[in-house]
Amino acid sequence: MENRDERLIGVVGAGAWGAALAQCAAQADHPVVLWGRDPARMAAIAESRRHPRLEGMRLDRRVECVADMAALAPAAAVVLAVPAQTLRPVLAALAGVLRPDAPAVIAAKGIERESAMTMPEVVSDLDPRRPVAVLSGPTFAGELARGLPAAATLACRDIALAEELAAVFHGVNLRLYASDDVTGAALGGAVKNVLAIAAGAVIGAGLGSNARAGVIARGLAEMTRLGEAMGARTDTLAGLSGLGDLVLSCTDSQSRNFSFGHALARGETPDGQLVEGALTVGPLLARAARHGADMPIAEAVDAVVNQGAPLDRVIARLLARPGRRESTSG
Ligand SMILES: NC(=O)C1=CN([C@@H]2O[C@H](COP(=O)(O)OP(=O)(O)OC[C@H]3O[C@@H](n4cnc5c(N)ncnc54)[C@H](OP(=O)(O)O)[C@@H]3O)[C@@H](O)[C@H]2O)C=CC1
Ligand SMILES: O=C(CO)COP(=O)(O)O
Repeated sequence: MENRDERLIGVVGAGAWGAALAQCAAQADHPVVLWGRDPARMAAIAESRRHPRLEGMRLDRRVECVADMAALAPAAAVVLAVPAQTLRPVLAALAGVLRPDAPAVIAAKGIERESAMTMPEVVSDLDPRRPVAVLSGPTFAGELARGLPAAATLACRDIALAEELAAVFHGVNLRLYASDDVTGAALGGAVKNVLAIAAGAVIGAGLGSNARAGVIARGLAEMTRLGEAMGARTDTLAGLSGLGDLVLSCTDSQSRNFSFGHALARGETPDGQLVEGALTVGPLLARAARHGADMPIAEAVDAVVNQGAPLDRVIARLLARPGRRESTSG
């Protein structure tokens, strides 16, 4: 970062997204420490400069691969790129390791199961004084790692810090837009994963593109309803981290959430990859209930994923809902 002593960026979580973001920061000429929990795997990545989930990427020499958290201690900012449900224990394990002034840049998308907290709320709950930012948007790690162009949101309540952090990852193929709406940026990514499961199920069940477009538009209405109740801004939800990511994940089988919904609808066994939406839908609905926000598509996903309800019955129930005026509030 330009006006700090050190430019070192820490990345916690060496899966597809952590490694792709480490590469972006390195290409923007930052030294990077990429931490993963498995020493043998980190040694293999360090040696080969290849990541098993990012075909075609040669890891920049400025990325140091480590399995010892102590190496993150001098980092000026730390990206949290572990699965959402593991963010709290991983951050707790970093207590006393990270610089207290190092902003946490959250790259995970989800809502915590036990607490129904968003990711920034989890970080602030554990570490109230740490500056919190969210990096979120329509960004498949594989495409970014191949050098294809993408745009996303970097949100932090302190807009000057948001701009400073955006510059860390902003490079030849990643364009980041600064925002001060942390709640909106975090919520968009969490909700879109749930809606992508619905879109995948719609396509898997052969219900067609009209139905999927209906899921996207009415899903955005659900996201906006809850977002407004939580203090997010509508323009954030209509932007890259909301609508942008929703469209991406509902229309491309690269999305694990979409593929999971697709497999469910076809009676196939999902491939075992991380499906954040399946883990988030329960706490999302708990949070929506707390804010009085109606989310019928998310409820349908919960019924199929968590309660074993038959898809055709859930869809029939959705379609039989009484007619209403088109608005996000109803
Ligand atoms: N992939 C993408 O395109 C994007 C992903 N994201 C978000 O980023 C987050 C991570 O996803 P992604 O990188 O794709 O997932 P991956 O499955 O590729 O990687 C997850 C990584 O987290 C590690 N991990 C899991 N549990 C723990 C734990 N308790 N402690 C430490 N490390 C752990 C895994 O290690 P191990 O292999 O040892 O299990 C693995 O390296 C998700 O919230 C996702 O929604 C956001 C934008 C784009
Ligand atoms: O968040 C993502 C793209 O923006 C990745 O989506 P999936 O987790 O559904 O693969």
